[in-house]
Formats: sequence, structure tokens, C-alpha cells
Amino acid sequence: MSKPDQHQLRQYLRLYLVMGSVNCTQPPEEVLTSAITGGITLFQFREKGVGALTGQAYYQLAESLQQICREHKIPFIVNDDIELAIALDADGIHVGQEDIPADQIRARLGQNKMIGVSAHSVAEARQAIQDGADYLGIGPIYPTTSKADAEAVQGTRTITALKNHQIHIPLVGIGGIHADNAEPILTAGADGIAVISAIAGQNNVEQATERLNTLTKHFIANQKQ
Ligand SMILES: Cc1ncc(COP(=O)(O)OP(=O)(O)O)c(N)n1
Ligand SMILES: Cc1nc(C(=O)O)sc1CCOP(=O)(O)O
Ligand SMILES: [Mg+2]
Repeated sequence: MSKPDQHQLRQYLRLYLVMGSVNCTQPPEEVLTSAITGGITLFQFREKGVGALTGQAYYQLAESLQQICREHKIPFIVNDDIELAIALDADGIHVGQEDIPADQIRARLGQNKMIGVSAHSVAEARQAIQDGADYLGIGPIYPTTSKADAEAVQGTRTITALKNHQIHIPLVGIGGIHADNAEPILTAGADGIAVISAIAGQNNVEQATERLNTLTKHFIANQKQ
């Protein structure tokens, strides 16, 4: 898959599933397939936390989830691990403030891959853009139990601050987002929402995804009117 233009990237960011095996109560392949049926638009492989796979099992899971994404034309993004992203020829990578800076990632991956960067302030966003980020992940919007080292909860204030500073790079909100609290993030100006537990942690993954899909799709359609 070639790198999307900014308009297409905003569409991909609408409903972004971030997930690894530790987030799933069912086999990850089944969770991803159901989430795709339910309407996710982008996928990030994030194999992190207590009990996370390593070595060959880590690589094989990544490969098998990438294959599912390919069959359904969903871009496959790797969290943190540039060697894995290169080995799999992934569609992109997401890095945070503690990870390899985006300019070094860009130098290794080239122009044809998506680079997402986590930012918590206008200054971090500006730096990420200067370093070549294609999109930003802004969070945690709400309290989350899925990331042990998450920063302080910030609500939508960073998203609002970016818009007030005329920073219009594609971006998603992340952290504690579910169907009943997603709308303020889109109202603040995010292109979409990134979730783990609101999809991967649900008993009925397809139904939970459909609800988020309908909500985000309707919000964006109404915005354009
Ligand atoms: C879409 C998106 N936004 C933010 C993050 C968090 O990245 P980071 O701060 O590097 O933390 P880890 O996910 O690596 O623990 C993300 N993964 N995706
Ligand atoms: C991976 C991640 N990054 C965050 C950030 O604030 O950058 S919060 C988070 C966890 C998101 O999981 P859930 O949807 O279950 O809250
Ligand atoms: Mg990271």
C-alpha cells in the first residue's frame, strides 16, 4: 500500500484500533477480523505490557495480523519497533516521546511510510511536524487502564490548543475513549479516535466496533454539511 495523501489519511484515522494479544479476551486474529467487519479504518500492532509475546511468537503474530489487514485493505502500523516495521514492510509506525525521534525513523523508512507521533503539547506537536510526522496521537484524553505509563489525563485541551495555534496536521485522540465519551474529541477537531479496550476488550467485538463506526461516520458526515 502506498502512503495516503493527507485527505485519505484523515479518513483512515477515523476509527483506529490499537491492539496486541494482551488486550484480547479472544484470539487476536478473531478480534481483528471482527473489528474490521465492524468498521475500523486503521490498525496498530502494539504488543506491550504484562504477558506480551516476544521473539518468534511476537513476529508471527505481527505477520498474521498484517496479512488480515492486507486482505481487507486496512493499513497496518507498528508500534515503536522500527526493525519489525522494516522487516514486515509495514505501512507505517507510531512512536512516542520516549521512542526514536520521527526524523530518524523517516531517514530509515523513507517518504512512502506513515509516521505517527504522540504529542502532549503544542511544542511537542511542532517538533513532531518538523521531524516529519504524518499524524499525531493526542492523549490520554480520559483515564485509561491500558497504558501503565500514560501521562496525566488532559481531556480535549491539547487538541483545542493545536487548533488555536493553526496546527492542522491529521490527529487522533487516544485514552479511555468509548462510544459514550467520543463526541467531544471529534467536536474539538480530531479526525478520529484511537481505542484499545473499547473494541479489543469487548465480548462482542463486532457490535462494539459498529457502534463506534456509526457514531464517528455520522459525526464526520454532519460536519461536512
Ligand atoms: C495513535 C496512538 N497515539 C498514541 C500512542 C502512544 O504512543 P507512546 O506514547 O509511544 O506509548 P506506547 O503506545 O508506545 O506505550 C499510540 N501507541 N498510538
Ligand atoms: C496506547 C495508549 N496511548 C495513550 C496516550 O495517552 O498516548 S493512552 C493509550 C491506551 C489506550 O487504551 P484504551 O483505549 O483502552 O484506554
Ligand atoms: Mg511508544
